[in-house]
Parts: sequence; structure tokens; C-alpha cells
Amino acid sequence: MSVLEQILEGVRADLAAREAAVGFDEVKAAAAAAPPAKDALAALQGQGIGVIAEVKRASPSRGHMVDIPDPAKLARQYAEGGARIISVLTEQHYFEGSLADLDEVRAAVDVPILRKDFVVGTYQVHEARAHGADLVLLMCSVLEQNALDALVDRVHSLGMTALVEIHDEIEADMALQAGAKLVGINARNLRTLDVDREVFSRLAPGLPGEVLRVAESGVRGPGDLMTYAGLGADAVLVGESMATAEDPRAAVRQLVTAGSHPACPKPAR
Ligand SMILES: O=P(O)(O)OC[C@@H](O)[C@@H](O)c1c[nH]c2ccccc12
Repeated sequence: MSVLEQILEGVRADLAAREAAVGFDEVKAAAAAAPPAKDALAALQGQGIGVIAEVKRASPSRGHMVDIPDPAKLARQYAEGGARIISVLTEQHYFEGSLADLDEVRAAVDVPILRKDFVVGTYQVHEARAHGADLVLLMCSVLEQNALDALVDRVHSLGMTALVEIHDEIEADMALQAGAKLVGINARNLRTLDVDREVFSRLAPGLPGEVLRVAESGVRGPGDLMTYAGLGADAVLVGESMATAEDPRAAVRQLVTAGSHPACPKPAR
């Protein structure tokens, strides 16, 4: 069984437990009662290359990386550093995240928040909204086309933005067919965990001009941001190198500064 399949097994078991505790109608009502979602696309359309900073303690490839006893504090540091969006991992077994992290981050910052998890059904979408998310990650590698189509519609109908993640040409076609406006190109293959930064340069040119592109995984600093900018990225999504930085505010600031420097290439749209 691949790592991805193992993660999904845990995700489905956790989901079943939450569904048993809080019914779908209840989650839907909580989502409907939440303050409206923030406009993530507008946040990304600002000047320069956007930085999406991630609250991330662990990963299948690195194991435990860092204790984050106070995710609200880290999120505030990211926002002060100029992050346009904050990503919060909510998967618990491999990433050590939780919905409580999402709640704490939501209470701490005003920038849009991405729920990063392995979404397999509509329950998780309403749940994300109920916990204050403005964007939801949808991964083509874990969804069939018709499920992806339905989830993108559901995310958008709740006023949120879907970040549709792709890793190859087939997934790029899936994302476009589903009507994605924001596509994340993940350099990491979640089956092998290998990072290949060439994936972005292969897939980005095939996306229509109006689709915003996020380069995900393996961004180590301003050099990688500049490279992705030159290849047409609108934003980079950075986990490990921000969450493990001695001074996360300064680390985000450094990326933001590089992304808004006049020498930094900008997507022609
Ligand atoms: O820590 P990194 O290499 O900067 O990567 C961040 C992010 O791209 C990664 O966490 C990620 C991308 N897609 C995902 C899907 C599920 C879980 C995690 C991810």
C-alpha cells in the first residue's frame, strides 16, 4: 500500500468518527452560520508573487519536524511577514494537524485560510467552512473526476475557493474539466514522496491564462520563488522551510520581498 493509500485509510476512519459524532445537517448548519468566506483569488491577484505559508508540524517524508504549541502565534507571524494566505494542515496521523488548529488560526488572523487535508467528500467541505476556512484543497490524486467536479462546485457554492492540486498532465485535465480557477502544482509525488521541481515547468504552460497557479512543495527560499516566478507562478506554497525557521516572520518577509522585487518576473496576466 502506498503512503497515500495509508493516509487515506486514516482519513476515512477519522471522518467516519466525526460523522457519527456530528451529523451532516449539523455541520451544514454550522457552515451556513459562519461569517462569509474571504476572497482568496483577490488576495492572490495583488502585486508580485504571493506567499502562502503553511502551519505544518510533520509530514510522511520528514516525520516530526517541529512542535507548534501555539499555531495562532505562528499564523500571526506569517501574516505579519506578509503571507497572503495561511495554509493549515488538519490531517492528524501523518501531519499532526487538527481542526482545532484551524479554529485557533482563524481566530488569530484576517488573511484567507486554506484547509489542507485529504478531502474525499462534501462533509469535509462544510466542516472546513464551519471552522472558518476560505479555501479548500482538493487533490486530483485522491478523487475521481465526477467527485472532483461535485466538490469544486460545493466549495464554490459556499463562497470558498478550491485549490485544485495536480501532479501530472492527466490531473491537469481533470482540474480544468472541473472548472478550477486556482491550481496547485505539487512538486512532490505523494505516492513516492519525491520532489521534482521540473513538474511546474512541464504543467504550468498548459493551463489557460486565467487560471492562477500555485507552486507547491520544496520551496527553500527566495531563489526557488524567483525560479517559479519566471515559470509563471502566481504564488508559492511553503511549509517546512517556514514552519521550521528560527524567525518565521522574517522568513516569510524575505520571500515576500523577493516576490515583490522589481527584478522578480510577473505572470503576464
Ligand atoms: O513543506 P513543503 O515542502 O514546503 O510543502 C508544503 C506543501 O506543498 C505540502 O505540505 C503539500 C502539498 N500538497 C499537499 C497535500 C497534502 C498534504 C500536504 C501537501
